Amino acid sequence: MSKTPNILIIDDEVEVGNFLNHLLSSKGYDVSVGYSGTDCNQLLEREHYHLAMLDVKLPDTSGLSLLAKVKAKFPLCKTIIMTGYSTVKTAVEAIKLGANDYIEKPFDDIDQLETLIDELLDGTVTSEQSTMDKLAKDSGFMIGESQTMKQLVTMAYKISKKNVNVLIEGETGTGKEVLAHYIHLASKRMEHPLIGINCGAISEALLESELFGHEKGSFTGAFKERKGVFEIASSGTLFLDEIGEASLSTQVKLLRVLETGEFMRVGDESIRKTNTRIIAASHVNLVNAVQEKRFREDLLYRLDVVKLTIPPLRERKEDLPSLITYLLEKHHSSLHFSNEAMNVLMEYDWPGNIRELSNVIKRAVVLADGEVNIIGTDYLPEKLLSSQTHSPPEQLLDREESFEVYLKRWNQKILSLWKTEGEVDLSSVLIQVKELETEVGKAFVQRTLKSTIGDRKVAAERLNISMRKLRYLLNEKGSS
Ligand SMILES: Nc1ncnc2c1ncn2[C@@H]1O[C@H](COP(=O)(O)OP(=O)(O)OP(=O)(O)O)[C@@H](O)[C@H]1O
Repeated sequence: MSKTPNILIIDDEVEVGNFLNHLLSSKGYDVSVGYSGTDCNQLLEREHYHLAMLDVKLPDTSGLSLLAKVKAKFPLCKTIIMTGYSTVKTAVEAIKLGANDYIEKPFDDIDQLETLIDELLDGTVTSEQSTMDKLAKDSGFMIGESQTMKQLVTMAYKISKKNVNVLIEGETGTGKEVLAHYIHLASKRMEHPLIGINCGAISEALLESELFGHEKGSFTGAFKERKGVFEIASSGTLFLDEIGEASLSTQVKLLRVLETGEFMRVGDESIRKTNTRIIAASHVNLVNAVQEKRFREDLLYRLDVVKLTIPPLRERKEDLPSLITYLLEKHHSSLHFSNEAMNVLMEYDWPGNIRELSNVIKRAVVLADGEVNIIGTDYLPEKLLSSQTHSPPEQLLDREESFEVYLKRWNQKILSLWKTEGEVDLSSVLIQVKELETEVGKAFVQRTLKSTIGDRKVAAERLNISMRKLRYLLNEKGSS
């Protein structure tokens, strides 16, 4: 940049304006300071700015509306939103609206602030892109081609360095855990542990002991004292999977840690401190759970400072080809799919999302390896093919009907193999038997869920199985 960059600062706190003016002028930048929306409007008429630093909350307007004005007048102008703790959510919103970054006041790391400003003005954003790509590779997160995923990952990268909690929502198998791994690797906590806990998979008592630790003798089986993950991951990241399934009593304890950073081990009265960062995930919509009184509103407020929603695979089919290539490589295969097989993969709805895709690819690779170079439709599971055969009327078929079709076809296929006099590949038959088991389990669960209007607990009771088993049957865990 040949001309000295102009920086615009708008903040109603005079000291903030003075401080930044002093800091940035001494670095050789031209600085203009205003204290309100009116000042900002006037200054925007006078100069051409390269960087604008805008306070979120101003007496006569909001930083978000100033952001829109700055961007409309100077599309290339870089923008930083300045926020206090109570307005971090708005600052995150500003990033979604195109702000380059946000900083929290009071500024506790001036070096970092200077680096951010220098980098934005130098245009070193391209190196940021390559860092983002490298991190995605290292964490096993395939971004894909869709704009939604690109924006989601950019957002995840930007907030990874901040000390804010993150909530990741998305259907089962969409990659919430992999995204949490990505955020941890991109954060300043990467040298410290990332620990994951599934809040729905264990009993309330065990979950509390896992989270907070326990003292010797605090319950039957507590033979010695044990640290909980809030202690172990104190400098790292805690991934709380299926947070919506934590009991209301555990939610109260979690809220306390989030508000104060304090907790107590089970069976101990002494207060301990933690500095862990929480990334929570849920496949259910927590806003609905709050309305249904199953989830505390105040806890949700603390958790979703940044909310990242991963769209289901069926809504971003343009990502399928790169995901398929990635997963073939992951399963060490140099095979590829025939055009016909690709069409089937593209047509299918992927209710189990990337986990299901990964399983289908793994299965095809195992079956096709050593037999063919190009994977044809024969190596795809029946459910994908039957969903094709019946489309478009498939959309009209409800799940129960398609399950009956599936059963009939499965039966016919095995009977015809049985009647074959020639060689039979028994391993492949047995894989199909396993698949049948999965489909039968899933069909019963889905039918029951329909009658309980989605209430998993009641459905599990009616089927006489545990919640864990129910999730397993829905292919939500343990099958990848
Ligand atoms: N973007 C992605 N790139 C590569 N692999 C992915 C991606 N997303 C998901 N996967 C793979 O899909 C499987 C499921 O991912 P993950 O466990 O992160 O999903 P999830 O949303 O946390 O699921 P659940 O809600 O059931 O816990 C894993 O094997 C993971 O490696």
